[in-house]
Amino acid sequence: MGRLLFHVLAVLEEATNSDSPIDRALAAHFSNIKGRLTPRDHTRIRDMVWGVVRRYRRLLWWLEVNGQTPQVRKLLLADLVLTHGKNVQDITHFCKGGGGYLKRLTDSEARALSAMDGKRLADETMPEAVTLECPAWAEKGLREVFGDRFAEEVDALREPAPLDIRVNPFKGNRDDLIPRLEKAGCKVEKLDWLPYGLRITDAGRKAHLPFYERGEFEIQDAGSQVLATMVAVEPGQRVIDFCAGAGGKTLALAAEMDNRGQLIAADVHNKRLARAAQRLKRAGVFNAERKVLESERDPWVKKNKGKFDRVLVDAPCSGTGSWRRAPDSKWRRDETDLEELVTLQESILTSAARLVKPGGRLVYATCSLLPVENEDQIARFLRSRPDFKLVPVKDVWDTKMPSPMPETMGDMLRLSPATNDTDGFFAAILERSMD
Ligand SMILES: C[S@@+](CC[C@H](N)C(=O)[O-])C[C@H]1O[C@@H](n2cnc3c(N)ncnc32)[C@H](O)[C@@H]1O
Repeated sequence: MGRLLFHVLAVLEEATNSDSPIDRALAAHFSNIKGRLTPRDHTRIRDMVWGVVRRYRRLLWWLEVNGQTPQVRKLLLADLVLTHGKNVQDITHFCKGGGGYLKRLTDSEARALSAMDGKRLADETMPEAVTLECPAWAEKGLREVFGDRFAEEVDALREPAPLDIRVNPFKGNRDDLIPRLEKAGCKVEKLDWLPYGLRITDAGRKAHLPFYERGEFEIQDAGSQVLATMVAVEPGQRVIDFCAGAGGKTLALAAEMDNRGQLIAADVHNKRLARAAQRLKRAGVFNAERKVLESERDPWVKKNKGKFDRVLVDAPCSGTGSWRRAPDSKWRRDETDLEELVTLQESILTSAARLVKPGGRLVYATCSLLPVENEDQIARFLRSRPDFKLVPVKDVWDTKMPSPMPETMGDMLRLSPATNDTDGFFAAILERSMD
């Protein structure tokens, strides 16, 4: 274990110092040390790294109460005691110092680890948000939106996320795909409440899902599928996905347009759009084009004002709704990032609204659950643009979805793991008046 810990710490330090996602730091580390560890070692390192990330706030609390500075190394050592049941003797043995091992324990570290010995990770004197691994910057907003369901909702954001797919109607249909996936070794559940959704409850031992390369489906969370459906695009319309990224929603919009009309995938990030282009091609979409924007205020927006039937703004956000998939994102943000995101979202929404034609619709969406990024943005927008009105989400749900709308939903779309068994999403449908 001593040698593995050396790699675990290297990955955690690399992710912290470069402020990069854990997945990226793991991939870079394994690529650097190519061939020096077994696949089993990789798995153990990955599990230990993610363990520290998932238990980060509780581990930090233990360091604080024992007078330790919040260093990554100390978090890892605390995790060995509080989660893996190791004691100071074991850890002294792992921390031999020298090449390939962690540095020797200091006296202060040894004292703190002894004080944690035999304790449970979740101490009853911890604040609720610490027990729930909720970062300080998100606590106020999540309490505001969930009220007395705060603990249940935040707890569900810590569960592993399911693997959902959206069957591509250009290439097949889900009733045909289910038995073929089952025959290939997958366990599949039909998500009847969605038009094209399936949940893979067990992907078998395959590294890649069968039939994916043929474009028969896309991997897409159920919530993301609902959101795209709420844009309610029709064949023949002019549609722009203003923050298209790698095209997850663009693909879902394209399926509804049946290759008729014009679909633009726009973003400031050229590389992401290039990935979107590949995915659109594989899915058999040929009415879509790319537009790389300099910023949300690119002169192209002015030139195309009032031209689109549907404008989707899937805004950059804090990602609180996606914590199941990226728990490390909680610890890479702070209050200042949130404020900057809110300013950017407001600017994107204001600019993208110019593209909507009279009678057309603007759908503003995020994968966040925080009111500052969601309801507050919509309230501010509607104050500044009285020519837009909110369309209750039920009006669209009832015409587009094969299932009744959940009773928990208000006029705006709000989905969460605890309530809807999806990632967390928000969307508001805004319609521009005819004059
Ligand atoms: C939530 S992601 C979009 C995900 C994508 N719609 C999907 O379904 O896969 C937000 C996107 O907004 C883009 N973005 C950031 N700033 C932007 C801006 N000023 N104007 C337009 N897009 C922007 C980012 O590059 C990112 O791809």
